[in-house]
Amino acid sequence: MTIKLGVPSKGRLMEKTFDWFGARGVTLQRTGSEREYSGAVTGAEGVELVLLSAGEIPRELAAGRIHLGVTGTDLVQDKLPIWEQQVEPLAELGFGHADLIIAVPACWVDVTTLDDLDAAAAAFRARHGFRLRIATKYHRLVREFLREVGVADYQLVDSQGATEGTVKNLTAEAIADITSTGETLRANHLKILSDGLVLKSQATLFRARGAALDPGDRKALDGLRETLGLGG
Ligand SMILES: Nc1ncnc2c1ncn2[C@@H]1O[C@H](COP(=O)(O)OP(=O)(O)OP(=O)(O)O)[C@@H](O)[C@H]1O
Ligand SMILES: O=P(O)(O)OC[C@H]1O[C@H](OP(=O)(O)OP(=O)(O)O)[C@H](O)[C@@H]1O
Repeated sequence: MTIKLGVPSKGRLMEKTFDWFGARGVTLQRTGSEREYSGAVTGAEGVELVLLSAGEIPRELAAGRIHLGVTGTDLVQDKLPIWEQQVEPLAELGFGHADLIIAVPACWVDVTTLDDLDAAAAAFRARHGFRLRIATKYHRLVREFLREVGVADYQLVDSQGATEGTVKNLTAEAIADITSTGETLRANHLKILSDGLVLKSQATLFRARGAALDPGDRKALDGLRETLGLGG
């Protein structure tokens, strides 16, 4: 049998994941036409490459449909309610660094902290009759974070992409999203709250704790871990 390794199917995460494995003697390749999502592994026995959306890798790991998967810690922690019981981080890969942050319009001069946001949210509700809207795709992480820091008078609105644009488009007053260089925030006239860091994320190789392993699978998994220098 083979074990399944889930890797992001496109973009920067896919390329850097291929490089990371390649530097350790395991070649991951896309095969077929440019648009075909199939892949091959050389340098490790009994390992099958599965190309998937980065956002779906946590769910596939949790369901045990893949044995190993590379994705951001942000996506694992947001999508899996009891992630530590569902997956084991085997290695931080040293790329895909991004911070999940809360940001508000740069022109809100009186709002620089979460306390200020809390006050602004109460004032907003009194004035407009509905709760201040925070756009995000990280629903669980943002809800937990705001509950812990005591910000209550808000509503989350779902945004699966171009989240920084929601403020300009008047569908949200604030956002919670990933930032790396900060350019997208600046370009959209947003500023990070000084204590608004929710989570620091990077690309990580995870093992599915619940994936079934027959003796052949176990051998393949141990072999791959040894080749990658990750113990057993
Ligand atoms: N600008 C960035 N710099 C570094 N890492 C980033 C950046 N934006 C997102 N990431 C990280 O990349 C990972 C995948 O991000 P994202 O959810 O945007 O996936 P995607 O590329 O849109 O793929 P898909 O929609 O297929 O899931 C996440 O873990 C995220 O933290
Ligand atoms: O701080 P920066 O370097 O500007 O990067 C941050 C941007 O990168 C990601 O978006 P992505 O490019 O994945 O597009 P998306 O909006 O569709 O998620 C993220 O959602 C931010 O929008």
